[in-house]
Amino acid sequence: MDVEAVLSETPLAKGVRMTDIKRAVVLGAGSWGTTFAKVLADAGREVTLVARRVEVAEAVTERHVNPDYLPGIRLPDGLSATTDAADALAGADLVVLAVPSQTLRQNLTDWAGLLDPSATLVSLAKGIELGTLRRMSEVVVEVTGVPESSIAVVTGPNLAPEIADEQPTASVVACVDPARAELVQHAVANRYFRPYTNVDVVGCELGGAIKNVIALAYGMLTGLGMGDNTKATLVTRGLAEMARLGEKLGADSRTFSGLAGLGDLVATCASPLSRNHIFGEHLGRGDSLAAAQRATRQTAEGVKSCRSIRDLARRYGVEMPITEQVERVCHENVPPRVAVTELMSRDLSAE
Ligand SMILES: NC(=O)c1ccc[n+]([C@@H]2O[C@H](COP(=O)([O-])OP(=O)(O)OC[C@H]3O[C@@H](n4cnc5c(N)ncnc54)[C@H](O)[C@@H]3O)[C@@H](O)[C@H]2O)c1
Ligand SMILES: O=P(O)(O)OC[C@H](O)CO
Repeated sequence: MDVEAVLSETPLAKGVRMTDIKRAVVLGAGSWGTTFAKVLADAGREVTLVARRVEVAEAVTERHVNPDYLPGIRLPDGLSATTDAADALAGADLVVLAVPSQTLRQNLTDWAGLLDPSATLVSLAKGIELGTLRRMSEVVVEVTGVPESSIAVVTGPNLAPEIADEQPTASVVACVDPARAELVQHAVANRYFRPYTNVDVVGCELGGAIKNVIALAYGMLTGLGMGDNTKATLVTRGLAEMARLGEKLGADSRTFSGLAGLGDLVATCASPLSRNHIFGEHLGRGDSLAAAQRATRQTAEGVKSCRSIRDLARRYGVEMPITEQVERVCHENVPPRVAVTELMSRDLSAE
């Protein structure tokens, strides 16, 4: 079956046409940015990837590889990379933000003046900003001044190495404007990447950020040698606290049983590829934060977001006991085994 032909014949919401997406730019050539650029290229889009380092840009354009982030993966011939964001962004109508949550504000401050005001912005980052406690799409609105309806969030069970290897997965494109969500959905869909739309941006962003914290805890349990009952308890109670905060902040509770909630939570917790899982496993084995950082190398968002999510929960009076304990392990030198004991000693309650 010719997936491209099928997709181009699929009717879109009123007012949205496939021809609306001509050129895509992905800002950030790390693990997910490079993979997402491949997804777009394999969906038939013209894509430029923007890297910080010249050697990364050259490797992508000339040798079709990004060995630091995606070893063993051959990138599409048509995918080119540059370090010149201004040149890449000229005339781009789909701009994908693929940098870590805690640097997004600074990165965007540099790029904001280069964006076409009519461009669709796509946020890939899964975190909550320290200090401001903003979700990523809120940071984008604040820095660029674009309306919420121009920003889509892509999230779900999306471990980059598996997608780069073209293993089938689904994802969610969330935007308050359903037509914009459909536009992005059709721009990224390909034979191995199946996006669903959602208008619950709050729930999708919170799901993506909170699952990283629970995956850190899951990694800790692995490092401590704990078994499947303990892990299932963690995932289930982790989902409960994710939904509790989400509902308080106005999310649709159904989001948390979908791809952006349970789907991503299960994938990230269980996967030995997850940077959050790996990081937590090192802490569980007794390594220091610095040693876990060295072993993980790439961004493990939960390490910082555990604090911002804890603060958000406290601000809204929502109980998030697992998040509280992950923050104490990561930043207050509490041993993971002590954190488990404290969780097990809480007052008994109804489910
Ligand atoms: N890797 C995945 O499987 C995956 C999947 C879904 C979502 N995400 C999310 O996407 C976002 C990006 O993740 P990633 O996996 O590409 O991360 P990464 O660590 O692999 O790469 C980060 C990229 O951001 C760039 N960058 C720009 N400014 C930076 C700065 N000031 N500090 C550090 N890096 C800077 C780096 O050069 C690098 O290209 C994260 O929020 C992550 O949670 C990742
Ligand atoms: O490798 P992680 O832990 O950042 O997780 C990657 C993705 O968010 C999984 O969906």
